[in-house]
Amino acid sequence: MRTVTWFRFDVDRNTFAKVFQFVGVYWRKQIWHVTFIFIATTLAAVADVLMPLFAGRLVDAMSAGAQDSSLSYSRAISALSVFVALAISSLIFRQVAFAGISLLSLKTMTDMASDAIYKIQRLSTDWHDSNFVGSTVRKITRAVWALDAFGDTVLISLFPTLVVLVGTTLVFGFLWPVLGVTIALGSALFIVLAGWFSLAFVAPAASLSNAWDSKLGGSLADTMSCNAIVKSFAAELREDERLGSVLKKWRKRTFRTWMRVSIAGVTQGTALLLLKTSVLGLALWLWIYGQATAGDLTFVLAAFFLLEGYLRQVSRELHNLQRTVNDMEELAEIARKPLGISDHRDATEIRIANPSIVFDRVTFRYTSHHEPLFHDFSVSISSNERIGLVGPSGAGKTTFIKLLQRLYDVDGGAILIDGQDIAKATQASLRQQIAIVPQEPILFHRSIAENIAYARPNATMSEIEQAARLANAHDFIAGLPKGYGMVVGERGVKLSGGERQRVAIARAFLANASILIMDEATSNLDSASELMIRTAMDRLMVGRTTFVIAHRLSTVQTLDRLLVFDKGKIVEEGTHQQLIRRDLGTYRRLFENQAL
Ligand SMILES: Nc1ncnc2c1ncn2[C@@H]1O[C@H](COP(=O)(O)OP(=O)(O)OP(=O)(O)O)[C@@H](O)[C@H]1O
Repeated sequence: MRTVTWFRFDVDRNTFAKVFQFVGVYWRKQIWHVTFIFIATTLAAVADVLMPLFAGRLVDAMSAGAQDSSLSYSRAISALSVFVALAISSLIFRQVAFAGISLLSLKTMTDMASDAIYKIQRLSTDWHDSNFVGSTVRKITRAVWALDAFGDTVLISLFPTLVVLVGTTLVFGFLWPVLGVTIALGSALFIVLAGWFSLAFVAPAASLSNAWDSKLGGSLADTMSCNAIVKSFAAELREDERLGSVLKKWRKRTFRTWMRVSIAGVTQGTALLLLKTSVLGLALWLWIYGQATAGDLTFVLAAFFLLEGYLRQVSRELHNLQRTVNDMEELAEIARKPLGISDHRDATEIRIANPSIVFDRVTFRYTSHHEPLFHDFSVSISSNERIGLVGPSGAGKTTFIKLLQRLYDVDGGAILIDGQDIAKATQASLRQQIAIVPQEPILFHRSIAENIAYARPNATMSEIEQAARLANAHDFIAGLPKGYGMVVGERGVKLSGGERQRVAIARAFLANASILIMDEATSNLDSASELMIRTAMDRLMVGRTTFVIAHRLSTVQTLDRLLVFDKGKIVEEGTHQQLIRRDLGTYRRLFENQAL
């Protein structure tokens, strides 16, 4: 049976607290700005509250005109002058507040965007592995624009409404207590009703539709970034259907939210009508029994219409507030996330004279796994040794390298480089000592020169060229239409696989790090490219402690030592020649399988 979820008022009060706290951080930094806007909006609202009073006086002066025309004229003129002065002041203060809020919004929006980028870049590899790029981009942009709307809602809508409400109630209460009490109670009830509808009725539904909106962004980015694969499998239709099903769910959730908004609107409109009828009825009753003049009636009408305008706005603004809070909640959640890997409080820069490496009884488990991949894992690597990491898929070779880079913290034991525990070193200093040529080099959508210089941004053009020559990349770069200035396309798609790899090798040359990691750099290439890459790699390895992860065992035969991994353990080690002679050895089996 289908579950009806229309009346599940499970609002998460924490969401509001979390988001207000989140925004508070940015507003506190601009406290003078915020105070200035508060003052300007208060003054504009006070002017609004006083205007109906003088409209009433104008009518009274005019109706008394028949008896004493000269006195009435001067009273009417002065009431009109004050009325116009108040109207102009309200306009000016409101404009001043608008200018203030524009500046405040732009400042806080840029701060929030920079903080988000800062945080997300530093979140753990695990977090990045589990989150879609597209969704994250949606979360940031949605939250940044929501902050703008949040400022408008709170500072120039809800706050002035409160001032008008209190002001009008006080003025009414002073003149006719019964009207003052009716307005105060009626408005308070209305605000509670509007608040409840927005926060408890609409907000949970909006939260869910936003989650689907983020999923939609993630699915779109996933499909687009894998477009080459989609094409190669002629899977456009399949992807259309997949996106279609996400869109369907998004549409369903969003429709539910919009319907709730509409129900809330109708109920609040009815409540406002009831309040209006009571106030106007009371005013008429006061007039019938001679308790109020025609001017008083004008005042009541004008003041109530003013208040009604603001109250109508309250329900709309509370809805906006709920929407902006929902739009910011996902980013607020990210902001509260602890960094996966953070520098130790007393972390120092790692200094490496002899890049020897020791894994000392290391235990490590991926959080999504029950069992640790490495348990009491130990190995020592001498300075400048060239190590080949081999073994079946999923054996733990890449994880071994990730631990060395400290992309994950170990659960037990320690990893030492030149005798220093990497957990106590700053991450930046550690990673500067490790150059990587990845399996599938990813390049930025920037020029080739910028991509090579990524390892050392202040490198001169001749240093960049020298690195490219060492990487056997200079000739192909020089032959490109714009040479080193050519922009390589998203992730480097405008270059071939072999060219991308040589750019990555040039980048590693420029990094001049004492530890080098090469992840299967020669797979899937033609023999000419492979030869160029292999000679460049041999050059790059000189004088560095090197790890080569290779499945193609032909690439690791000349290395000093091979570590054979299986299920998170080193099951064999030695040179190619030593390992190949072991009967029934894992390496020999792998080698024979490949030779076949
Ligand atoms: N981010 C991750 N989260 C959870 N488990 C992971 C993650 N990365 C790898 N694993 C798991 O850890 C194990 C070792 O993976 P790893 O990538 O280190 O193997 P590998 O030897 O490099 O394999 P390959 O040669 O296929 O690249 C595998 O079971 C893999 O599924």
